[in-house]
Amino acid sequence: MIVLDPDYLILAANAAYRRQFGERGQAPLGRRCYEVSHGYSLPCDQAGEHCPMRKARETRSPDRVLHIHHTPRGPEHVDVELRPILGDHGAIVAYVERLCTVRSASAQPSGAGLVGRSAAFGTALAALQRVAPSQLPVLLLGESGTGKELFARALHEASPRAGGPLVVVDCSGLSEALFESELFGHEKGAFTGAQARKPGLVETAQGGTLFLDEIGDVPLAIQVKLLRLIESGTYRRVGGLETRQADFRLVAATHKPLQDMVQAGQFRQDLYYRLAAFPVTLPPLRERRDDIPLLVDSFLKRGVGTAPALQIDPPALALLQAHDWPGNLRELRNVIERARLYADDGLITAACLPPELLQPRPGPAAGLPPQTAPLTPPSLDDDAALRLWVAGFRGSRREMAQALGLSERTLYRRLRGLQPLE
Ligand SMILES: Nc1ncnc2c1ncn2[C@@H]1O[C@H](COP(=O)(O)OP(=O)(O)OP(=O)(O)O)[C@@H](O)[C@H]1O
Repeated sequence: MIVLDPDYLILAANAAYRRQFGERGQAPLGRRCYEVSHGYSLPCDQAGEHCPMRKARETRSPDRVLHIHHTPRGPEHVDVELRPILGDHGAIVAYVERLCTVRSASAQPSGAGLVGRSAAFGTALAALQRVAPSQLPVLLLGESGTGKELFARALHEASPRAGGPLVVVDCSGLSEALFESELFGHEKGAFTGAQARKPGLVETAQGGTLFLDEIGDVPLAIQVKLLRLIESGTYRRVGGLETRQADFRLVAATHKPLQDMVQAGQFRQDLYYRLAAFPVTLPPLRERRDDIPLLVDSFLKRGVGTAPALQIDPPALALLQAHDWPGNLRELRNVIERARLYADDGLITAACLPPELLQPRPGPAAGLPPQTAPLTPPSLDDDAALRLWVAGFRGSRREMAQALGLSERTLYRRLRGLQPLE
C-alpha cells in the first residue's frame, strides 16, 4: 500500500510495498507513481492508459484497474485499487493505493501458465481477477484454442478453492447414460458391468471447481440433469437412493454461440442463465497480435528442459504476426514446435515456418481490427510502425514490396533488419 498526494507523489509506503515493489527494499518516496510504476514522464491517462487517480478525482469514489507495472522482477500485471481521502472541507487531500501482484498471468516470457500483455488479454484477465474470489459460476467463451482451459485453471488457482481439486469434464461425445454415471457415479450393480461402487466427478470435485468443457455440445436431455444439479445443489448416484450434497464452483466453456443456440431451441435458456452468471470472452489471437512475440518466446521456453533457448528472426516474426490464426494459440504453439525441429542453427527463420504462413492471403482478413491494418504505408525507418503495417497487410510479398516502393529483395532485407521486440 502507498499513500499519494493529489500531485501523484508517493508520500508513504508499507513494508509489503517496499518488499514487493521497492528498489533494494527502499520505498521510492517523493517520486511520482507513474514514473515508478510505468517509467512514464506523464500521468497514465496522458500516456494512453486508464489513470485510477483521475477517475477517483472525478467520481470522488474508489477505482480499481489492472495495469502492467515495471517491478524489480520485470513487467508484471498488478491489480490497483485507489481510494480518495477527503479533508474537512470535502476536498481530496490524499489517496491510498493498494497494489497486488497478479499471479494468474505473466506479462513477460514464461515457461508455464497464461501469458499476455495486450489490451484485449488484459480485459479478460481483469474479469478473472474480479470473479475469482466469488462463488459465481463463470462461462468462458472464445474460439477454439484461445486458452479457455488454461483460463479455467488460472481461475481455480486464484479462487479460495485453490486448495481443492479442479475436475475437468469434456462434455463432447458423452451419451446420456455415460454422462450420468460419469458425473454422479454409480452404486454396485446399478447396471451391467457396474461391479463396484464408483464415485462420480461431482463427488471428486468436492471443495473445488468443476470445469464443464465444451458445454455447447451437451444434448438437451443431459441439459435437464445439469440444470437440476445446479439448481438443487444435490445429486444421486446411478442406482442409489441417497440424495447427496454437491460442493463445487462451476466453470463452463464453449466455442459455440450459446445465445444463438438458445434462440434456435438447441440450448435451454434456463441453463444458459445459470451458467452465464459471469461470462468472460477470450479474444482470438488475431485481436491480440501484439502478444505474438511474447507468446513465441514463452512457447520456445516450454518443454525444452535445459536445452539453450532458440531465437526467432524478425522476418519470421513478422510472418507470424501477419497470419490470421484460425486455430489461435494452439495453432501458434504447434507452428513453434514444428519450427523448432527445423531450426538447425538455433535460429527460427521464415524457412522453418509451414508453407501456409508464407502464402499470400486473399482479400481482407475477417475480424482484423482496423488499427492493425493502416492503409498508408509507414515510414521505412520506423520499426514499430513497419512491423504493425506488415502484420496487417493483406496481399502477396510482391504487392507488399510495391506498396512500400521497394524491390522484393530490398523488402526482404528490410524485414530481416527489423529490431527484435523486447
Ligand atoms: N494466454 C496464454 N498463454 C500461454 N499459453 C496459452 C495461452 N492461452 C492458451 N495457451 C496454450 O494454447 C493451447 C490451447 O489452449 P486451451 O486448450 O486452453 O484452449 P481452449 O480454448 O480450451 O481450446 P478448445 O476450445 O479447443 O478446447 C494450450 O497449449 C495452452 O497451454
